[in-house]
Amino acid sequence: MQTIVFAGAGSMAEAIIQGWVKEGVVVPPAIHVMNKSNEEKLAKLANSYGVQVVSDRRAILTKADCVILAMKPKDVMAGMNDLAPYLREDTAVLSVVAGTSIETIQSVLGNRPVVRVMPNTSATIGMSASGMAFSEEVSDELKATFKKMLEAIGLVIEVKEEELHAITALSGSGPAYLYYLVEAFEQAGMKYGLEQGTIRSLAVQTIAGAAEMLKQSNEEPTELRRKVTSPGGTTAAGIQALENHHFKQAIEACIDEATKRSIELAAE
Ligand SMILES: NC(=O)C1=CN([C@@H]2O[C@H](COP(=O)(O)OP(=O)(O)OC[C@H]3O[C@@H](n4cnc5c(N)ncnc54)[C@H](O)[C@@H]3O)[C@@H](O)[C@H]2O)C=CC1
Ligand SMILES: O=C(O)[C@@H]1CCC=N1
Repeated sequence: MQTIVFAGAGSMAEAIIQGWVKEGVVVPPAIHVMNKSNEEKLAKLANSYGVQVVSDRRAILTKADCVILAMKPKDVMAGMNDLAPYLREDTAVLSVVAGTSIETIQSVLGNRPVVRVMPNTSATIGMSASGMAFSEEVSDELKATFKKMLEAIGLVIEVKEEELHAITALSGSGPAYLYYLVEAFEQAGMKYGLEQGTIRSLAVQTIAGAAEMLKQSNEEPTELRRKVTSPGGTTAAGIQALENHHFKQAIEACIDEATKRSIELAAE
């Protein structure tokens, strides 16, 4: 693609740009960024990655091959209304906005090719876990292009659009739950006199090691857990405490509430 315009250049846009530039999937001169406010952020993106700051919206938007919606859900309707007059019929839209449906996007921007993607902030280091869903206007060739662009920021799985609500809850928000887990490990470990830095290093390596075991061993999580759990040992005592505190129900409630919020955002 020759001309890609980010409408909204915040944390998610930066994570994607960083992944693309590092992997060489999209060259910096092809990437144009604009914001409602925050000129400073635009200058930072231009300095760090060599992307172009949009000064003449009409000139850039009328030649855009793809516009990326990367503003907050509350700003997306106004944002799309600003873009609508300038887009060509064949300009594709890629949206990372949580909740906003393909139908809503097409109701404002017309029946053009739309891909909805739910990445996560690990895109910054090429480790996103992203779900993506296409509108029927997206050709096989364009699908392949988008897939390649999204693989540059991590794993990508094509799903049905309605599944994106639960995916937003699981992997879109997912990094935050794991950071919260590390916060909880630190809080609990410090009670026993351990240094916060020591706990951080051990917790991070434990999570990374367990993730790699899940990837590399081909074993079920239940089996991997069994191998850690000696009868009458420490792990059994810890897992029992998690069960007593309804760990699985807490996780279920977390995913339920986040999914519900994604559905609400779609309706707002
Ligand atoms: N942060 C995350 O972990 C993830 C975020 N998302 C989605 O990505 C989207 C962006 O999130 P963040 O990057 O975290 O937000 P952010 O607040 O960092 O950036 C949004 C940017 O959009 C700009 N903006 C607002 N209205 C605009 C308009 N009309 N035209 C052009 N620019 C406009 C703002 O000035 C701001 O710089 C959200 O819709 C969110 O649902 C998706 C997956 C993960
Ligand atoms: O919290 C949010 O609404 C966004 C969507 C997924 C991650 N952050």
